Amino acid sequence: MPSAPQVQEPDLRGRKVVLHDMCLRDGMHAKREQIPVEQMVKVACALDAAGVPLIQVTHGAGLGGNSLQHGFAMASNEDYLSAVAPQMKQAKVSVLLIPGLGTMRELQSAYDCGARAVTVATHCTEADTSPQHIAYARKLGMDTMGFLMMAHLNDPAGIARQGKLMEDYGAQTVYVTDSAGYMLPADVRARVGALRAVLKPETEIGFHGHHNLGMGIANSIAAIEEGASRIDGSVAGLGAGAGNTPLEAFLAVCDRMGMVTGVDLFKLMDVAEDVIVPMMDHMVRVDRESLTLGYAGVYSTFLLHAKRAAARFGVSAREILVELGRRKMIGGQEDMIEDTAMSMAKERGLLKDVGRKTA
Ligand SMILES: C[C@H](O)CC(=O)C(=O)O
Ligand SMILES: [Mn+2]
Repeated sequence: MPSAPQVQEPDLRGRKVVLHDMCLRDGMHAKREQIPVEQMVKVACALDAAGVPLIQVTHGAGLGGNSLQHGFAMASNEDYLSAVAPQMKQAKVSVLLIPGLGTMRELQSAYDCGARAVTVATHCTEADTSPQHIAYARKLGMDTMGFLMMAHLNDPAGIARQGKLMEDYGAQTVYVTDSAGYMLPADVRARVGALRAVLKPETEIGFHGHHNLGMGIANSIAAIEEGASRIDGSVAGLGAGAGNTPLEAFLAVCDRMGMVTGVDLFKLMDVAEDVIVPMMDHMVRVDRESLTLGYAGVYSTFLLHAKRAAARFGVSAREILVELGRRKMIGGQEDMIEDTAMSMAKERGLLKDVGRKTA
């Protein structure tokens, strides 16, 4: 009898992977920016003690994020950073900066408060908004990461061109960012592979996943197979939508596959269970709405905005999200969520008096 074909598992033994935790930045979205300074310090110290090498600490929308559009955190970015950074024994603290929202002055100030790494984030077709911020970060000597958000909205060749621009500006790592948790492993492979083919060998590639389709871990492994060496995730998945790639589960997979992270699995499991889960306002998981984000390709940060708009206008969050996906709304268009919900309610005759009220 012919024997079953042998499937060759990719051998990632010995591969070094840098884990970058997002609980205290992407997790801010899930907490509506309401994490007290003391809790930030507690979480960061626990991650540091577990050996996580890179920990992001910022408002969910990054430097300059405190605003009506993105919500106000309980403390300024400077207060968070200057409380956390001096407590770190081995971890480096990173910040997020979206050019246009965050300024170079804010980057300097984050550096002065102890941040030593920065993720400079642009929409996946707008890398050309980032040269000054990337150059400034390099001048400060920061570990500088370019981050192409909503990467499913650009094809692999486009991502490669955009990533190359970020590398030319000085980025030392370029990320494929699955902001919507929409990608499947083949999508990730194609984009990371296209980047690897054009970037210098010394430029690292990162992958930032959202777990909306439950693909965070599989997608991160696909990214590593294609040459990524930095993986974002958050312990217990605390992040926007269904959360980021759950870091402790991802670490268990890395350990099983023989990859080298320097992070202690059992300690990280304990951080998830004893520190992060108790601080969640809602269970961050794949549910009807977060799954819709992944299915329809919607920016994960829109989840809580859509839920609020649903309560206000009487249209379900799922329908609002599907419509936002159809309109290809991107980060920065948060004000359009209410607008979309209102038009949908109006079309359905749920808002008969809107014209009179606004006249
Ligand atoms: C500002 C966003 O939350 C950045 C991010 O984490 C993503 O696009 O995903
Ligand atoms: Mn994210």
